[in-house]
Amino acid sequence: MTDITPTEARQVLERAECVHSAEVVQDSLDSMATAITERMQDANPLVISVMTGAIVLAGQLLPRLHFPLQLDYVHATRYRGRTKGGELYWINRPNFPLKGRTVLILDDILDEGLTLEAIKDFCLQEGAATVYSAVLVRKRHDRCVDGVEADFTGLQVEDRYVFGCGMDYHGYHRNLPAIYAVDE
Ligand SMILES: O=P(O)(O)OC[C@H]1O[C@H](OP(=O)(O)OP(=O)(O)O)[C@H](O)[C@@H]1O
Ligand code: HPA
Repeated sequence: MTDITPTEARQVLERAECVHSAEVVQDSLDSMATAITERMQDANPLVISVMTGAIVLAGQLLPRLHFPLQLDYVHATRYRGRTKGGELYWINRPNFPLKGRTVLILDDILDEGLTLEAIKDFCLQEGAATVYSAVLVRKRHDRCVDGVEADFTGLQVEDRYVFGCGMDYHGYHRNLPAIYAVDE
């Protein structure tokens, strides 16, 4: 999982570009919360956080949602601490029954879309009535799976590897409050 040292992690951060400050991230969370509330406040949603990356989004977005909801998580990864994605590897599926539920999937980033597509398909197969998704970051490029889009998006980033706010660089830097980009 982690194949770089803490010193290398610091060096990567030193040469990275901050593409969205902590203040901008916080403002985007406020806007997402407003949009989600307008759409979902009467839907009794089951929120499903996609671990590990969504942990920061979930922790910062959910306290901004002032309506009844329930929280669950899935653990699925296709980057596995690397900067190139592969097959989706499921570690944990949801604990709540999904039949008839309105689901809101939370993830840190929508990049090539395979993760969101697979988790959304899984929820529908399990009988979810409606599946919404919210991502903190949408990466702009033309490699995304056709038809995959988040219903709620916080921020856009260019086609560069990004980290911070839940997103990792070789397992590091999920804890940074701003979003950084590196060219590789
Ligand atoms: O749109 P995609 O190209 O499928 O990529 C997006 C997914 O990649 C990251 O997860 P990752 O597999 O790195 O696991 P992590 O959540 O543990 O970081 C991120 O958290 C998303 O779930
Ligand atoms: N950064 C971190 N995690 C990711 C990315 C990224 O750019 N793309 C998909 N998962």
